[in-house]
Amino acid sequence: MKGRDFALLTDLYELTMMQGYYETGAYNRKVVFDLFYRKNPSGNGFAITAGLQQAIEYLDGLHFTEEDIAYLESLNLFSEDFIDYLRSFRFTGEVYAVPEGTIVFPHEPLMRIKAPIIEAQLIETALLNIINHQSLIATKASRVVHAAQGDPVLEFGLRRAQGPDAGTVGARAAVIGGCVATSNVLTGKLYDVPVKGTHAHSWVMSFPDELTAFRTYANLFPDACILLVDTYNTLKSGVPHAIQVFDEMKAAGTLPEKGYGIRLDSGDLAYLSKRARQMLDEAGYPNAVISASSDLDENLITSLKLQGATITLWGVGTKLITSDDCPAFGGVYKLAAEETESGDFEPKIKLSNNVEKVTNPGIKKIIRIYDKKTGKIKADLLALEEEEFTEDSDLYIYDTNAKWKSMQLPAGSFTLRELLVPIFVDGKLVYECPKAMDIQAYCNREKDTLWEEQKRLKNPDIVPVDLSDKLSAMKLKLIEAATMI
Ligand SMILES: Nc1ncnc2c1ncn2[C@@H]1O[C@H](COP(=O)(O)OP(=O)(O)OP(=O)(O)O)[C@@H](O)[C@H]1O
Ligand SMILES: O=P(O)(O)OC[C@H]1O[C@H](OP(=O)(O)OP(=O)(O)O)[C@H](O)[C@@H]1O
Ligand SMILES: O=C(O)c1cccnc1
Repeated sequence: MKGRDFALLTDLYELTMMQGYYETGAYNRKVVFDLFYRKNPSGNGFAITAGLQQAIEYLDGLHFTEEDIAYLESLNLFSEDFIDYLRSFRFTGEVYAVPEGTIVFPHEPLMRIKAPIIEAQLIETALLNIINHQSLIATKASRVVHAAQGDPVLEFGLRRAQGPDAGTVGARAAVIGGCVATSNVLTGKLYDVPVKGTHAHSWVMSFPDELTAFRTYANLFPDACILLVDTYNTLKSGVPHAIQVFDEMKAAGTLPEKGYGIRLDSGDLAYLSKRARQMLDEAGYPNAVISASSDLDENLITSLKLQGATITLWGVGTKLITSDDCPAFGGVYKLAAEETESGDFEPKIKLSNNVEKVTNPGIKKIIRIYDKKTGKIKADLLALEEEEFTEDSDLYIYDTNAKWKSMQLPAGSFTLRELLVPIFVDGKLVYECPKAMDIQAYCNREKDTLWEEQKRLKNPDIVPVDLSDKLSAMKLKLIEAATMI
């Protein structure tokens, strides 16, 4: 996003609405929009937020270039006055957001924007585009990493990603979600994340024989020598040739303690890995890594683990970078409050026949409640910004979807944390983005705040997200008022 002119990265209707606000004179009226999602992707019990850095880069210095203006003029849709207004457009609003790498749940505002309506409207599409994509991939990566049960997972998806941007920031999101490295060198450079890789079948095929190919590779890269053993016949030639090369490296004193091994890329990965393990162990290479790739995802990794596969390094491409089973995150951007003549904010609600789609009104915050003893999340509380909660009084939590499921938390048994932090104040950036690897470390700590039952890949236990009594009452009142119209 940095240095890119993205003012036109928006839907046309945002601009026509902006002109409408401009022409009707109400364009400077402040509003509050929430960016939230409704359903966890892939049947997960939570999502991981990602993309805030790119969202910040987009907002910071957002402006229309002369070429943008000329293009908009050429559409013959916009008035001269409005076009003139766009020439000096800047984002002047306030943004609160949940830091990247945080565990979040449906209906929680991941970003809260308070700005003149004309500004807040323009940025809807780009913010959703950025946050939806990266949160989707970070969440998918966390599922894959979870299935790998502590084995490292490498992100290999660039060639199958939906374009260069999705491959590049997608790999960043995958690292946030837990991948230890990526094969995408541009991601490595831009976001300072480790880059790793092996070699392709073409390397083997470009030599007269497999052994020469392996030997040459080992001479070039003795410290990262992972040999792809399935070009011709995994067990009959690939693994024996790899062992022969490891023998030669050992004799020459170039075999490292660790970090060498093989990659399987086809066939029955469970069977082949077990046989390869046996062959490598018998040859005296218990440290040799067995890595695998080949259309892997969290389900296949789980299955291979169950089958006793001896793979300990996983290369995951297509299904991770495209979030194959769930192609969209479904985040939305909805008006939650509007400034009145007196300068107060009036809550707004959107009704729907679908209960899930009724929005939460007002300027809200998210309070995360942790069990003091275990450090695990007890529940999240959506409350109004002005509400105060303390760790020194008892807290009552009701599951919004099942009021009879209540929890009484005695004072002193829990700790509280507000998830939304200030990002922009009066259009000024007040937040420093952590580096991707620091976000990954934070995300790993976030995962420790969930119980195993909440992290399982199918039918996970769901952390309750409650609305404060005040917010609940406000919502009910607005629903009643709206249904009288
Ligand atoms: N033990 C296993 N259990 C379940 N699925 C497996 C197992 N081993 C491999 N698979 C998966 O089966 C699918 C097909 O594998 P197969 O070897 O036939 O094709 P391939 O890996 O694409 O081979 P090639 O690259 O030669 O076309 C892949 O998605 C692979 O991950
Ligand atoms: O399977 P993925 O999870 O997408 O992982 C990346 C794949 O990319 C490479 O294959 P390549 O593009 O050469 O084609 P292949 O699928 O025929 O092996 C690599 O050998 C993996 O198989
Ligand atoms: O380095 C690798 O092994 C690699 C990189 C991208 C895709 N498949 C494999």
